Amino acid sequence: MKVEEYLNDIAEREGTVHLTLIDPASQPPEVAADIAKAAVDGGTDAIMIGGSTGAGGLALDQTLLKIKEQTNVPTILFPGNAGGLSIHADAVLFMSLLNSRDINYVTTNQAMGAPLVYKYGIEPISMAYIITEPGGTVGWVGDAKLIPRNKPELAVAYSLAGKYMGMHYTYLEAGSGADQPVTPATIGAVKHVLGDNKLIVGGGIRDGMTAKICADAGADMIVTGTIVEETEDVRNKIEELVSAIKK
Ligand SMILES: CC(C)=CCC/C(C)=C/CC/C(C)=C/CC/C(C)=C/COP(=O)(O)OP(=O)(O)O
Ligand SMILES: O=P(O)(O)OC[C@@H](O)CO
Ligand SMILES: [Mg+2]
Repeated sequence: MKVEEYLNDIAEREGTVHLTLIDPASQPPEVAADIAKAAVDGGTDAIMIGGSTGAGGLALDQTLLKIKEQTNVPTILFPGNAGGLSIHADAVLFMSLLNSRDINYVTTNQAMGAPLVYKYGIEPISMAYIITEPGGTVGWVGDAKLIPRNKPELAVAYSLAGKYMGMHYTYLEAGSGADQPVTPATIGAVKHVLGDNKLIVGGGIRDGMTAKICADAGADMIVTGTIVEETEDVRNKIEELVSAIKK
């Protein structure tokens, strides 16, 4: 089964998908694999691998290989640029940062990376990537014209544009480690216009209650990264997040 179908199927059957983001620059491959295994034991549905700085090359390949030794869920690349691709991944969120001022993040990294995606046989999942305040590192690196937290209509405008350009997924990002996630009003307004297109929400989600608020507002998939890096008991934290968002 394709990864996109696998995710969509879980969203339909269980209400919400949980994705664990691992930054290959944050720990050695063996530690990343231990985190991934604990996350899978806790009920996460797939592992995303990426980071906005220093997340390519050998460390990326080795992190993927170790994760695949320890787990059996799909591995999905979340690349900060064309260097964030690896032959060892199952799929890639093939995204355009729609509200970037920098053409490199709108189409150039995509063009530089596309021949590798083709050659390696990685499944591309087309995605509109939209960054809201506060935006964090990724907002700075991607030179995003951040959507104000209290302007859902701007997030709606970009999301609709992505949908009309044929993108299957939309990712509303507040930035890794954000003090607060995307607002429920923005999530709800975007999901309303997306209809059946899947909505991913991430950035600043650290507990079950917050994850549930995002899921209830309309998120089909919830991403958590920082909290997984920070917590002592990964399995227990993932169980908390997963049980809060699944029906
Ligand atoms: C499709 C291809 C080949 C490339 C896409 C290139 C684009 C559009 C990138 C968007 C901008 C960007 C830098 C995205 C990175 C997303 C990501 C992996 C975020 C993870 O969190 P971090 O921002 O790395 O958090 P820290 O840096 O704080 O750890
Ligand atoms: O690290 P956190 O805050 O969980 O954010 C995850 C993801 O949205 C970052 O791209
Ligand atoms: Mg990171």
